[in-house]
Amino acid sequence: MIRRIAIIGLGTMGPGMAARLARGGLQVAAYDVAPTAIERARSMLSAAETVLDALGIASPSAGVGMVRFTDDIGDAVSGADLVIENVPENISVKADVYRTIDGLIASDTIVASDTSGIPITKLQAHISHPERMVGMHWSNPPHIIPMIEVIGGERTAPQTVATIRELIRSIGLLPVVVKKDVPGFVENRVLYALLREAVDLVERGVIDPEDLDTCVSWGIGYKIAVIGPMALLDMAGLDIYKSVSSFLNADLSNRDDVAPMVLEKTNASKFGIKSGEGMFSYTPEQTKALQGERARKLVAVRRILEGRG
Ligand SMILES: NC(=O)C1=CN([C@@H]2O[C@H](COP(=O)(O)OP(=O)(O)OC[C@H]3O[C@@H](n4cnc5c(N)ncnc54)[C@H](O)[C@@H]3O)[C@@H](O)[C@H]2O)C=CC1
Ligand SMILES: Cc1ncc(C(=O)O)c(C(=O)O)c1O
Repeated sequence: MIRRIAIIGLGTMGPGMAARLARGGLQVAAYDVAPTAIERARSMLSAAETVLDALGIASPSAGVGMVRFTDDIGDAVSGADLVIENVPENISVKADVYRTIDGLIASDTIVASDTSGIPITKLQAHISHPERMVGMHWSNPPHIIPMIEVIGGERTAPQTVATIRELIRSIGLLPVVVKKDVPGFVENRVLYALLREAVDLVERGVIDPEDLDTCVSWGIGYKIAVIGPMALLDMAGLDIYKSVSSFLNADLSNRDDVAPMVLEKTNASKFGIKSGEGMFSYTPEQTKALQGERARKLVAVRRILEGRG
């Protein structure tokens, strides 16, 4: 039974995850190596709590479901039934965390990684109880998106996968078990196929970035929340898919490196919202307004999709 959770890494993903788990009645200890990240996480936690209120996900009764911040990793993981590693997408940074916590956690503590797509089999080589390591891939923003992928590596015990799937289900979220430990799992394989084509179309001047977003959001995006890709094939007709894919697949981007447009921007430290410029530009005021507006719209859409509109 999982009651106490430690979250290691409080950047983009950690605070929303902590807020949502606490609303599920869990005791959460939240740690980051950077004091500034802990400070920022406090206000991100409170913003996430406001959104959870709007989603109608109530606080549990007093005394359960709390988030406690700490700047001591030993304190964070002490007594934890589950540790969720949430540090940057880099095997050596993640391996350092596993080595640090290895001697601090009980042999039956489950260690989950929120990796976007590093195979769990690679990560579990760095921990002394690999049968207790599992992928728990949340989607951004983690307090709003209900689906979480659960991935076992070659050495993960089936019971570890089952425990995490049950935990997710028990707090009202939607676990999806990925049956093979492929890079990117499922969500990011699909997303990155879309992003590769989108970046390629903008880079080749086929469309402007704003129009690309209008096309995808109001075309594919709007309907795909209601009709998933497999159901969409049946709606369009497999005969149509056969005809179009017979000439189109060969023309789609198949580049296997990072697109020059993305390299140019990242080399100039243009990372997007977090640096104020990426594909678009953002002032701090615009960022705040955008985040509020996006949360409001995602909450409204989720309520409708769940039949609670
Ligand atoms: N950003 C996104 O949309 C998503 C990211 N992920 C994955 O989640 C993980 C975390 O991603 P983000 O939150 O975006 O990263 P981030 O870069 O925003 O935050 C990472 C945090 O980890 C901290 N950190 C670094 N080394 C640490 C250590 N040794 N001990 C404790 N804290 C440490 C940093 O100070 C930072 O606050 C990555 O594996 C990423 O691929 C998963 C889903 C979505
Ligand atoms: C661009 C991008 N990359 C990775 C992820 C992830 O799920 O790991 C996301 C996301 O939205 O969650 C993403 O947008």
